[in-house]
Amino acid sequence: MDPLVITALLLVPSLIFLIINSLKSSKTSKTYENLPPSPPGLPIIGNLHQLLGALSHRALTNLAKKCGPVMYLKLGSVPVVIISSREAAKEVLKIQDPAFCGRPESITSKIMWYNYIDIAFSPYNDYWKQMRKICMMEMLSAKNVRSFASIREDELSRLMNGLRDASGRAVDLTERVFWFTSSVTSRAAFGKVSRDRDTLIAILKRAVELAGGFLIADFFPSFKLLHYLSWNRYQLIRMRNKLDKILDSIVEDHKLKQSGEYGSEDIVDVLLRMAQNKELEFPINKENIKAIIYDMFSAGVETSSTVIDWTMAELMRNPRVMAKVQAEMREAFKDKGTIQESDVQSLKYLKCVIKESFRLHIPVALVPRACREEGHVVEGYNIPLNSKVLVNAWAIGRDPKIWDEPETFRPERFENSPIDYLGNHFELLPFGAGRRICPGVVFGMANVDYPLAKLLFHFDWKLPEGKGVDMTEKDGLTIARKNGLLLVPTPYKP
Ligand code: HEM
Repeated sequence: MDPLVITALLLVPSLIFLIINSLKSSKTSKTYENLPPSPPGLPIIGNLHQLLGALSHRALTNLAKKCGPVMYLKLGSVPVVIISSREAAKEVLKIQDPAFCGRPESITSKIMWYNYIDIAFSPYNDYWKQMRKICMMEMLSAKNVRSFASIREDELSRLMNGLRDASGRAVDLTERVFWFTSSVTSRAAFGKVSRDRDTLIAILKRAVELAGGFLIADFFPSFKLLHYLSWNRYQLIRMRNKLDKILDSIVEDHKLKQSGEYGSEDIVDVLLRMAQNKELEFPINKENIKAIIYDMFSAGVETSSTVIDWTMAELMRNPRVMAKVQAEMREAFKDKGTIQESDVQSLKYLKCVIKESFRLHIPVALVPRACREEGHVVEGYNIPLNSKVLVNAWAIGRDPKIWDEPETFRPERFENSPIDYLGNHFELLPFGAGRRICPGVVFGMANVDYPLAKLLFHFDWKLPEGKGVDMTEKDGLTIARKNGLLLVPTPYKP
C-alpha cells in the first residue's frame, strides 16, 4: 500500500483520540490540578478544537479585548500564556526576565534549527551565552556592521540600477528588497552569495511560516507516536536534509579557502578556527557552525526586508507622509544630489516613519518565550512552569489605551517622543527586550534605514494603473505582506 495512505490511516484515529482526550482534560484541568491557584484564576478561553486555526496575532488580540492582558490557552498538554499589555510585557521581558527568557520547543525549530543548538531557539544556558557573545563580537557589533558598509553599497547600487532600468514599468519591490537583504546577509555571514540561494530562500520562507504556526504534534510533546506520524515532520525532515547539504558546502568551501570576502574573516571562518583550536568552554563542531550561520540568515533576512516592504506600502497609502518624508531628505541633500549612509542619522522624520511602521506592522508579532521557573506571578496570575509565553507585541502596538487613533499611520506621534525600539519602552517592541533582545538590531537597521532613504530619495513611486495597495498579512513567525508590492519607479532628478 502507498506509504501516504498508511500514514493517513494511522494518523486519523490518533488525531480523533487526541482531540477527544483534550476535550476531556479541558473539563477536569488535569494538567494543572497541582498548581497553586491563580488569584483570581487565569482566564481559560478555549479548547484545542476551538482554537486551532484561530491562533493568529489578530485573533489573539480580539480575544484579549474580552479576556484581558494575561490569557491562558489550554492547548493539548501545553500551557500557553498570551501577554497583551505594555505593563504585563514589562513584567515578562524586564522585571522577571530571568524567569521568562527560555524559548518554547516546537517540532519545526527542533528539526530546522539543529535541535536547538543555534542561538534563537536555544534554551537559556551557558552554551547560548557563549554563542551569542561570539556572534555579537564577530558579526553583529556596531564595528562589524560598519565594516560591511561596502557590501551594502554594492548591493544597493545593484538594486538602484535595476530600478532605473525598470523606470516607468511595474516592479515587484517586495522581491527586489528581499533579494537585497538576502545578498547583504549572505555576503556578511558566508563571505559570498550562496550558489544555492534560491533553494535556501524557499526553505527559509517555509520554515519561518511553520515556526510561527501551531502544529498539532506540538501540543502533545510526550506523545511521540503523533510526532512520528506527523506529515509536517516529514516535510520538515526533507527540507532540513536539503538545507544541510547547502550549509555543508558553505562550511567546506571555507575550509578550503580560509578567508571571507575582501580577504577578511567572516563568521564561518571564525567559528571554524574556534572549532579547530578547541579554545571554547563548550567546544563546537560543524553541526553547531551550521546552526549558527543558518540562524544569522533566517533571523536577519525576512525581518529586515519586511520592514522596508510594509513602510513602502504605508507610504503609498499615505501620500501626505510620502511627500513629507521625501521633502525632508531632498531638501537636506539637494546640493549633494545623493544620500550617503552617514546622512541617515539626521533624517528625523524618516526615523518617525520607521517607528510608526514598526508600531503597526511589527515583524515578530508574537515574541516567543518560555517560563523557566515556578511561582512567577504576572498581573496577579500564576504562570505555569514550562508554559509557552507569547508577548503579543502586535496588540500592544495597536492598544487604544496607549495610542491615540491606533489604526492611523501618523509618524508625527513620535516627534518629540522619547520612545525608541531598543527594548526600553514596552509599547514598541520590534526587537523584543531583556536578555534575549535581538542581537542583530544594528545589522538589521543598517539594512532598513539607508536602503529606504535611497529608495525614497532617488525615485518617485506610483501604483500600477487601477491597482491599490494590498495590506493582507502572511502567517508565520515573521509577519510579511502576503502579496508582492507592485510599484512603478520613476527616477528623481534633483
Ligand atoms: C529589522 C530587523 C529585525 C527584527 C525586527 C528582529 C526582531 C527580533 C525579535 C523580536 C527577536 C526576539 C527577541 C526577544 O525574544 O526578546 C529577535 C531575536 C533574534 N534576532 Fe532579530 N530581528 C531583526 C534582525 C536581525 C538580524 C539582522 C539578525 C542577525 C543577522 C538577527 C538575529 C537574531 C537572533 C540570533 C535572535 C535570537 C536572540 C536570542 O534568542 O538570544 N535579527 N529578533
